[in-house]
Amino acid sequence: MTDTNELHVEGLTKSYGDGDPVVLRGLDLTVPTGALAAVLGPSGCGKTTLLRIVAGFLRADAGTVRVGDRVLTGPAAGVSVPPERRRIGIVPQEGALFPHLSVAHNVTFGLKGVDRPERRRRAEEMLELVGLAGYGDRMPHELSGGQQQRVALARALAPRPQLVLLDEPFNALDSALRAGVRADVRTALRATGATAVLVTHDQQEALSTADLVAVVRDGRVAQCDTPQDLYRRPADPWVAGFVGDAVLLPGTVDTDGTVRTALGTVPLFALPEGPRTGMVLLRPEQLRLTGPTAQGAVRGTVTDVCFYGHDAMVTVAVDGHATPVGIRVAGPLRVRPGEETGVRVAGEGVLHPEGGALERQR
Ligand SMILES: Nc1ncnc2c1ncn2[C@@H]1O[C@H](COP(=O)(O)OP(=O)(O)OP(=O)(O)O)[C@@H](O)[C@H]1O
Repeated sequence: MTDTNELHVEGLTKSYGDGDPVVLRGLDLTVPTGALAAVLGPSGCGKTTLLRIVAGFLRADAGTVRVGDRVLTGPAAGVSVPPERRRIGIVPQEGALFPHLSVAHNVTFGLKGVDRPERRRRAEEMLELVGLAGYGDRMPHELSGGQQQRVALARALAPRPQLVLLDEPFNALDSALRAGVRADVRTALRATGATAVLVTHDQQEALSTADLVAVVRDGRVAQCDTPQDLYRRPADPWVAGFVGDAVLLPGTVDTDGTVRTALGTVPLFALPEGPRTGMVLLRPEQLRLTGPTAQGAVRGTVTDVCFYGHDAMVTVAVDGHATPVGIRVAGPLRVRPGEETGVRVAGEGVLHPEGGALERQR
């Protein structure tokens, strides 16, 4: 026996009915004990279906769900632990607090066989954990949206679950509130040591909140990695574009291991095995604007400037490349549409070999 809260999902398959499309197609996912994994994917890719199967609300057609040593679903068709015995806490999209119960009673609602003093103690402990110490006697309608989501987390954590599932829990919050609630939720989860899975379609949320991000495409995990590795070394051009702005350029590898592109010669993060041509991925923050005739730069014309406050995206039509490239510029903007400019690459590119899009380069 090992005492872990590792979530292990293997070969999960699900279709909602005969003749319906297959939603999950042998999905594999492992989340180590205490880690927060974001499940990220486009609408309809199967995120909620995965969450509902792990929670026990929905039966899989095939596959296994295990937390630590406990098999919760499969592999034999008959194995399906009911939701209330899975030791899983759930934070839904909008808190779904019981409106007629105080905050403290909401928090302790799921505690079974626990006496009154212990319930009170646990409510205080959980509310302190989510930054709401002293709020136990309030009613849900006396709380802001962000506070309600914190109570929902406290309620999910109160029975000391092995695993916490968060289903787009920040959706209803306005953007000013989101970052703070996200950070507090992450801190509270870390303090308990529970393993957690956060379902989201928001790339920024996944990258900024999770220890691991699993990108789901067509019912499978296309890539599961740390946020940095996912962003810097995506498995294929689709993942690259899904998790951030991508500059993709056809390239040919030279004998010295660099790659020739429309933006000049670019060093590679890793040398590919197999094909010597493919698409080179760069991020807009790896490109620099220079004077039109600067050494080592290619010439282009600014076609658009989009100012975001903390930075700006400058779009440049580069000679010899059909699609304009995006360049992220921090600091004061000195260019306007129509102006001539130079573009230079800083840092390494990642080559996605032709025909081998899903191969990793490490
Ligand atoms: N109860 C159901 N009966 C039939 N089809 C369903 C049912 N629930 C979901 N689906 C279908 O399964 C697919 C995956 O749905 P799911 O809700 O898991 O996706 P999702 O990734 O969570 O999407 P979103 O980000 O939009 O919430 C969709 O095509 C959806 O229409």
